[in-house]
Amino acid sequence: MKAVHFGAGNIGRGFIGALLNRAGYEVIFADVNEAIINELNARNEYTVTLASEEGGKEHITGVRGLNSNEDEATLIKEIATADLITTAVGPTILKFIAPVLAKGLTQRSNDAGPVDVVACENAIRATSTLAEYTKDLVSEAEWAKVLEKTGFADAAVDRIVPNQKNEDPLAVSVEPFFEWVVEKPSLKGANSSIEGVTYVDDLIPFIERKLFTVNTGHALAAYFGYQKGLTTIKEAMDDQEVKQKVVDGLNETKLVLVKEYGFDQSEHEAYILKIINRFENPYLSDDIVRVGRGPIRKLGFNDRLVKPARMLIEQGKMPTVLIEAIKAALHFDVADDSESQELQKLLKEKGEKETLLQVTGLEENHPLIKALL
Ligand SMILES: NC(=O)c1ccc[n+]([C@@H]2O[C@H](COP(=O)([O-])OP(=O)(O)OC[C@H]3O[C@@H](n4cnc5c(N)ncnc54)[C@H](O)[C@@H]3O)[C@@H](O)[C@H]2O)c1
Ligand SMILES: O=P(O)(O)OC[C@@H](O)[C@@H](O)[C@H](O)[C@H](O)CO
Repeated sequence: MKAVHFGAGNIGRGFIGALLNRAGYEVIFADVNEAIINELNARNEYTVTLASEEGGKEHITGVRGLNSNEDEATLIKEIATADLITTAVGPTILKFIAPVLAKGLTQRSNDAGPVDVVACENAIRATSTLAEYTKDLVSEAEWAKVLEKTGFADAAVDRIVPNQKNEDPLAVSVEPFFEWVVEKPSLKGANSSIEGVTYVDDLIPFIERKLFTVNTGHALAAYFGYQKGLTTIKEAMDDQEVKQKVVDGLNETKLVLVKEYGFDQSEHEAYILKIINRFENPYLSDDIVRVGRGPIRKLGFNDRLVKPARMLIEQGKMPTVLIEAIKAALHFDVADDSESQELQKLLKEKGEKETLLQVTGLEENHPLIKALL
């Protein structure tokens, strides 16, 4: 079994590539980062270290890399013969990988077996989004042929992998916890029994539970921590005011998740506690600037702050912490985060109201906009 994985970054090397390698797949990383690709091809291996008291290392061997900018022809051939294609590049990058994916999928020979595409991004139905981008690049007849043998399965992935500060550019330190949930009915290839993957019939409850608990909680810690001039998520969680806001905010999203999807309340409370513990992991140093990155994406209509706030309002309850967090996110101003710079420019040029309307996609008379203003 051969897997082509787009994105040899934190989650690509630290989770998806490592899990597939352990499950017996030949893993080929495709990335635009030349230094990482060269290093992968020079060594064909790297080490994953578990950030915990016990530590523990996993040696990933037999992997290789492809520069997706410079070696497109080879990448197309690998996609055309792959059994599984995964991504962990960021939701805003999916449109840039769609062209090579379209070429690879349309060049699969009639004898090639089925293949599955699984986007492992923090967004609701990211694989379906990638499928739409890909569909737009081919003819109707080509797309019908692609769909005969290609499964596009949505997924949720959970493992905290901070930006790496190791001397070894391939080494990656990860938290011990991991969860990869894949929507099984959409698979067409032989990828429905990968060890370590949880298969479900309907992904939506799982991706929303993950996004609106792990990622909402993370965003609260990051944006409130940033307001206080803190640097890491651990520092933010050590600040009792910030921690209390994270807890209160997750109690707001709990109301939404329990009502909408029927999760058991006490099981959900245990899930929240476990996540808070994960944020407090003393063996992990995760920068607030990483967790808060891309504030325009994070303020989107269906993302971790605005969607649960909207859903709570639909239940007749006004959120308080989520509203404070949306305001804090607006002022996340980090020099090397291009979205945060774009957001600050928007705020200066258009003011708070127009900026909020633009980035959240909410109507002017939405109660959330009124409350925010
Ligand atoms: N790090 C985490 O804790 C974590 C956990 C769960 C999910 N995720 C999700 O995984 C995705 C990746 O996050 P990350 O933390 O690994 O980011 P990252 O920046 O470490 O990795 C992204 C990689 O994608 C590569 N890339 C960018 N454009 C590309 C292109 N056109 N073609 C191929 N590769 C390209 C980058 O060079 C980089 O190596 C995001 O959607 C994120 O939300 C991250
Ligand atoms: O990757 P983002 O930018 O969507 O969100 C930042 C973090 O919350 C995220 O990467 C978490 O570490 C991860 O989702 C944990 O599973």
